[in-house]
Amino acid sequence: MVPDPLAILREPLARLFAIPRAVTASEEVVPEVAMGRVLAVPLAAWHDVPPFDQSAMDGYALGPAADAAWRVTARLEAGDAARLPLGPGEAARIFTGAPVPRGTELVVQQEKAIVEGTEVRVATALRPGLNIRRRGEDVRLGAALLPAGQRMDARHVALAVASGHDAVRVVRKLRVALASTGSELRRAGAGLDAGQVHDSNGPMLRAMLRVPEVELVELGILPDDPVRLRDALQRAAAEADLIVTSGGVSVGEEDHMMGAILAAGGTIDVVHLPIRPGKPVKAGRLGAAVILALPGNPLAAYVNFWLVGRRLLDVLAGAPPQPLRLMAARAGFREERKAGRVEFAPARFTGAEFDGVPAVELLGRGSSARLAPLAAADGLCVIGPEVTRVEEGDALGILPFPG
Ligand SMILES: Nc1nc2c(c(=O)[nH]1)N[C@H]1C(S)=C(S)[C@@H](COP(=O)(O)OP(=O)(O)OC[C@H]3O[C@@H](n4cnc5c(N)ncnc54)[C@H](O)[C@@H]3O)O[C@H]1N2
Ligand code: MOO
Repeated sequence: MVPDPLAILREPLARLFAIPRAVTASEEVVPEVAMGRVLAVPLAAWHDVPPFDQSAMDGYALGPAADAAWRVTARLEAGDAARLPLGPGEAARIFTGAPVPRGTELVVQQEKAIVEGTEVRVATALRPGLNIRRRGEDVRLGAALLPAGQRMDARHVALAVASGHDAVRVVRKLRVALASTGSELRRAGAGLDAGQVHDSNGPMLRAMLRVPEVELVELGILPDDPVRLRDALQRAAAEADLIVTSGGVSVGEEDHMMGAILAAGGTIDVVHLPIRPGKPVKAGRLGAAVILALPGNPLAAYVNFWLVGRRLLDVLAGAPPQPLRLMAARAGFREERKAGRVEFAPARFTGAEFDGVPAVELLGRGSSARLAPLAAADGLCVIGPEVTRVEEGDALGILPFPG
């Protein structure tokens, strides 16, 4: 049994996820607009599902047996109302989803019915109740369907509508303020002077924040200027639930993020995480807002947002943080490593397998500044902090990218 490579993160992440106070304000939206949103109150069924006894097959609804055959006296399609009950020896031609008339003992599937003119017979005795979907057998009126804190997906939308809801109460959108910091940064497409780079973290994080529960507050690109940073953070804290920044969290004298958070009146509860890349990430509070200050190196910013930022959104909306589900993989490489931190390395499936478990290789070994290996990867390979040597075929975990 391989030790859980993420175990070392349990305590610091629990501390980090304890920072936010969950947003309680809520709004009503139509169920499909609730897709990706978090339920603010539990959802109970407004009516039975199905709402009536219905046929599960195209065939014949049979009334009580009179003799060996039944006489077809009615025809019922889905959407019809079943008005007349079936008496002894009577049958109804019926289609899937149509209501079964009162008096129906069972529905015989048409492939198993012997039909001559208006007469139906069956070859063998059939179980009473066969092929009848009973009213409420899926969901009973009043039954608890989904708890508060449930993130809605297409399945939950369908369940809400089928059980009678035309609106559901969800946590209001989270206001997330986003800033890239660095005097070297220029916006996408701008010409670059000496020493300048394009702000890729901003658009990357915006793309990661383009989710139904988020309303973005743009702070743009901020220079490495402690006073301007402080002022921008203070303004953002007045309107945002979460402030996400990248850059300026390292130890150089041009790294002003820590100082700016403190100068703005904030606290820093987490000053680093035992991860590689992304160790210098900071998390804390500024007024009523949570602040997540990501490192500037693009891979570090990506890993940290994926690991921490995404889950802070869950906690802020009152949902449990989505678990990190590691998929089993085997090393398709060998290397010596420095122990101490969990590594999240861009990795690709090689196509080979060990005992049916897919092998992976690492891409762009070690540089947290590189984007090309990240873009070419299938996921992030997770290597535990105790590992000093990886041999080919060793058991590893991989977090595959969505899609
Ligand atoms: N003396 C030390 N130097 C550094 C350490 C250290 O421990 N001691 N840690 C390194 C590590 S690890 C990281 S990660 C970075 C963290 O740095 P910062 O958060 O202060 O980031 P910056 O210095 O602002 O930028 C780092 C790098 O990333 C580029 N960058 C920044 N923002 C963006 C953006 N929005 N889009 C694209 N690229 C961006 C920036 O130009 C720098 O090249 O510190 C190391 N140094
Ligand atoms: O965050 Mo740095 O990228 O740990 O390497």
